[in-house]
Amino acid sequence: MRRKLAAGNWKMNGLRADLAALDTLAEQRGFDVDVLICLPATLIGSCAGLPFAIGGQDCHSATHGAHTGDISAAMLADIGATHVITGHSERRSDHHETDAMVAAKSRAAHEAGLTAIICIGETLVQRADGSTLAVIDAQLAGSVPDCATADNTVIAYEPIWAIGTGKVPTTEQIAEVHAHIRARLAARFADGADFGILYGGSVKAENAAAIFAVPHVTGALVGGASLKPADFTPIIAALAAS
Ligand SMILES: O=C(CO)COP(=O)(O)O
Repeated sequence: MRRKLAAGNWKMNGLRADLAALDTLAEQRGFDVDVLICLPATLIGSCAGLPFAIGGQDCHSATHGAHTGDISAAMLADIGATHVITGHSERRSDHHETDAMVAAKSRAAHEAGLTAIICIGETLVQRADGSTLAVIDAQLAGSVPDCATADNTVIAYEPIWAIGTGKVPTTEQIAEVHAHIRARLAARFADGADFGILYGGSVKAENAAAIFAVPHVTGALVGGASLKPADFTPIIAALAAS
């Protein structure tokens, strides 16, 4: 099993002045889990020397070229990132990213030496009509490239209806999806039993311990609660204690 991973996703938040929060987070560390902060690309280069990993939030599928405004995986690696989020639901919806595009971005991440955190998850409508596991199957099949291994890929299950809403699935619902993802990975990849599988969506200090007790949950991808050390540190501590 991979080491546990507490990953923060700052989304489109943070100016250089806000990096002081990372120094505070660093002071409070000492937990035996991996900590990763996925920052806006503008801030990644300013984070050398901090005692945790830094990641991007997206990359282009091409290595270089005429793609105004985009960033390649190699560029992220060049400024010190070790991870990149691919297929976040906000990019799937805001930028019409398809599973095939997510797979191509994840492959580009691997080729640049980055770990891809590939996001999947159902909408509330899909949850309500009983198609959650079918959606997960389609996203896993379409978004996770064949070159994925437990060393270069982490799956993040983020139910879209739980992101930024304060609504969290029951632990039974998380358990069902995580066990399903584990089984699908084990069937497809030689080291599928070893992939990290994160949960994301309204993770807070108050619910973290219950979520981390769910089988096959190896960590969290945390949005809003990763912005302040006072909110993120207890989540890291809960993961370390799980
Ligand atoms: O989208 C998320 C992380 O990628 C989750 O965001 P929140 O933790 O703010 O719900």
